[in-house]
Amino acid sequence: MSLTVKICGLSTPETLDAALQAGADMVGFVFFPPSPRHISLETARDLGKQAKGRAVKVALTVDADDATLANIIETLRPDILQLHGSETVARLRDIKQTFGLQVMKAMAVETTADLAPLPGYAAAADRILFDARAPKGATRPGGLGAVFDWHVLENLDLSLPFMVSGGLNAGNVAEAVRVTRAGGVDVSSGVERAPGTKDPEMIRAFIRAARATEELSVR
Ligand SMILES: O=C(O)c1ccccc1NCC(=O)[C@H](O)[C@H](O)COP(=O)(O)O
Repeated sequence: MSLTVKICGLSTPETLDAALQAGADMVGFVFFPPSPRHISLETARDLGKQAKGRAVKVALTVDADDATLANIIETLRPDILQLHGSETVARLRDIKQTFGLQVMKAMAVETTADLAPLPGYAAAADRILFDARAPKGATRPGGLGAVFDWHVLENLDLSLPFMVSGGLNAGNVAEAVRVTRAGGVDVSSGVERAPGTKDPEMIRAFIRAARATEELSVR
């Protein structure tokens, strides 16, 4: 079974090219001003054209309003909206209906109690992304390179695709897939030299390591 590999937080033509050349299935772009990976709409337009038809484009937002989403959609032309804030199930449905795009809901995970809202989100989203819960006081809800206990996802019975993220890198991605049996993996910090600065060789190494796990994945 093939594993979906997403490289998130791309912000330059060179690193986007490295991800595309290495065979990333999804490329993610961050629209959250406090993030070191935040891109302007002008950059989004260029990177969106570069990625068109070569990988699934994912726009990451945090509790964005409709006007912000409309601008991002108009410029980047994403295939999927990744909702990484505290969007409710009702807001997910509203976004899907308004914009007609697939929605991936990120859920912050630390313990099994964090899975309580999963049935509601699973009924409304097209895909779930399980990410590490950000520590209190963090400047952003993700992209911190923090790992969560993957065993929380063991034996998960979900009828829609899910991905795992949070502190993944070329050295631990195989174990994350083995434990969670996720159908996809998502990385940002683990392919960076410094926050917001992607490294083409780390991108290639991550994708190679993820591809080597493909027989382990089930969803
Ligand atoms: O990347 C950010 O700065 C960011 C900002 C706000 C919300 C989410 C953010 N990142 C999430 C991701 O990039 C990925 O979906 C994933 O969580 C991977 O993060 P990392 O632990 O850095 O590999």
